[in-house]
Amino acid sequence: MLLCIDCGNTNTVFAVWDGAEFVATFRTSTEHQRTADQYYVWFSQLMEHRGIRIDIHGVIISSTVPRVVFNLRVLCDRYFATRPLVVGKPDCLLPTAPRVDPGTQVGPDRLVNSAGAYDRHGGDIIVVDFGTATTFDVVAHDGAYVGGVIAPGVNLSLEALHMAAAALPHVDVTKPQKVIGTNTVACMQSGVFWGYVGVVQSITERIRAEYEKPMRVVGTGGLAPLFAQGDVLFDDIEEDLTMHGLTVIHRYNMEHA
Ligand SMILES: Nc1ncnc2c1ncn2[C@@H]1O[C@H](COP(=O)(O)OP(=O)(O)O)[C@@H](O)[C@H]1O
Ligand SMILES: CC(C)(COP(=O)(O)O)[C@@H](O)C(=O)NCCC(=O)O
Ligand SMILES: [K+]
Repeated sequence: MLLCIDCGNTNTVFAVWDGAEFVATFRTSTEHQRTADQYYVWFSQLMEHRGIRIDIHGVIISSTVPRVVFNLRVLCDRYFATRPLVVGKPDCLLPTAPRVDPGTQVGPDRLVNSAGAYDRHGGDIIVVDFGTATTFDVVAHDGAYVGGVIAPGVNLSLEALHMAAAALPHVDVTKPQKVIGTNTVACMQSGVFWGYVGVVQSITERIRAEYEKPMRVVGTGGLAPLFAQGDVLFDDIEEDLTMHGLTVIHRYNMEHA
């Protein structure tokens, strides 16, 4: 079994594969204080609940939070007797090296999304990932990550409105019935929903103009289907793109190690 771990700034997702077959996925909040023992109690209980015997032989990790990697390494060593591949570390090979400014640290999630999108669609792609940040990753004809855009995340924007303005409540993101809100919550939801539809439209359009070649747009992250209700923003929506990218990079390393 292969365990793929995707740590974002908000959530950490574990996904288990048996060969090419998907077995299970579990989500928890990202907390750097969580110890290896805590991870294992959580993971093993959920696996037991599903009636799946734990038989992990390989682990690959992508983490946008560097501090959590230490305890995940301990988890792999102590409970799975395996050394994990950590995307972005020198000993983890990438199918195609990124082409960015020298010395730039690309978020590992963006490298993983690029590998996953290239494997499924070939190159010339924009991946839009609605995470803590909303990222746009440009994947060239040969699968290389060649740059992109980082915008504030949807929930971050809503949270910022609530934190900074005394009279604005916490609201959940949803598609409002009308653009013109007739109460505070509806006004905020309209601003965030239509604002982000506009962000995605405008940024993908400008990337396409600058790139000067036709490009597909793939949306990922839990909020992609919601925003797709606002307008035609994506050619494809693939919620499992990051996990697929992790399996692609793992396979590449097994074949080229
Ligand atoms: N299906 C969903 N519906 C509503 N909100 C979601 C959904 N999936 C994720 N979110 C929210 O989007 C934010 C980013 O989520 P996530 O993709 O887990 O971020 P990250 O990968 O940066 O940790 C979180 O605040 C989360 O609560
Ligand atoms: C932009 C990000 C914060 C997005 O992370 P996430 O929303 O998945 O937690 C992450 O990819 C990151 O820390 N990137 C480093 C800078 C870069 O990619 O250029
Ligand atoms: K992410």
